Amino acid sequence: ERNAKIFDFAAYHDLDTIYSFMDTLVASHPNLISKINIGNSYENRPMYALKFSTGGENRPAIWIDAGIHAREWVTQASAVWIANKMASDYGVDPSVTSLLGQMDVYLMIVTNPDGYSFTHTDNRMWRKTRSVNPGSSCRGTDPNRNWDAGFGGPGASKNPCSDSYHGPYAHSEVEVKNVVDLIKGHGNFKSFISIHSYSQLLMYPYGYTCTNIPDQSELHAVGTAAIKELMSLYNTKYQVGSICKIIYQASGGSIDWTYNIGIKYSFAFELRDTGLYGFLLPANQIIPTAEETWLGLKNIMEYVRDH
Ligand SMILES: O=C(NO)N[C@H](Cc1ccccc1)C(=O)O
Ligand SMILES: [Zn+2]
Repeated sequence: ERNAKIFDFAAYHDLDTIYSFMDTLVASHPNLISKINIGNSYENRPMYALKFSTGGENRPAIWIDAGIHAREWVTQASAVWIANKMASDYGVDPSVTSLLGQMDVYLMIVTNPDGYSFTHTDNRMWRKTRSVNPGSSCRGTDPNRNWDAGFGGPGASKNPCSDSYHGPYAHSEVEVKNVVDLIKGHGNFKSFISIHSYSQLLMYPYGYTCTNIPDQSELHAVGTAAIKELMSLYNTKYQVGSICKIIYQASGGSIDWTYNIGIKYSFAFELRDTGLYGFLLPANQIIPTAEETWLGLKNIMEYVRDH
């Protein structure tokens, strides 16, 4: 409990510090939060998801992941703040209480632990996993090109030295496989939200093609309402659109796969900023970014709860 009081949310922390924060948070909210090891990374680091649940058996669930790309530090930092916020607001904020009374929320703060550790020890700009590519001196696969959705198509590289290398085959990366297996095993996820930085965008599928999804108008409306909430706090300007149309074609992305297996409310956030600092966003923007992102996330989760 004392640790929870002294954790500095306005700073970037290394993997061990984030993992001990998780233990402190779980210890402070034993009837709400559990820490689930969904499997280990390539370099054998545990991959932890925080499960927010008030009971039931396999309730409809919402998945939120951050840090699938290691260098996007404001996403892991925002997820830490959001975990604490959700825990503190349960039983206080009627909307959060109602949400967690009906649904489970799985929050994975560090989805690429090997990469995140590497950004602290060797290369701050590392993006990919740290798996060995046979026959190449270059390490890592882009975990956001490795999903079985348009895998290997345009918008991914077959060069292991590229930052968007798709990997030898779909779900080759254990970090991706661990999430895939949890989602498939659970079978009752209604929403899958992946948090990236930067560009200030809220996106829905597809990335692998610029063809509209069947639910395009609904997801566009949900996204538009969500960024309106997000923007209401600090007037941070966001745009809404499909990955392919709003930025570029990208194959093998996570939310394309989740949408295609039937998780309709699949979204990807791109947090602050628009390029001034980029991945090196100053720590004094962590809390404002997390606060505004929470408003957008909460709006999406309320919609999912009610539909
Ligand atoms: O990497 C980032 N932003 O950090 N986003 C881009 C675009 C993207 C986002 C979400 C899904 C698919 C594709 C990427 O190259 O993966
Ligand atoms: Zn990213």
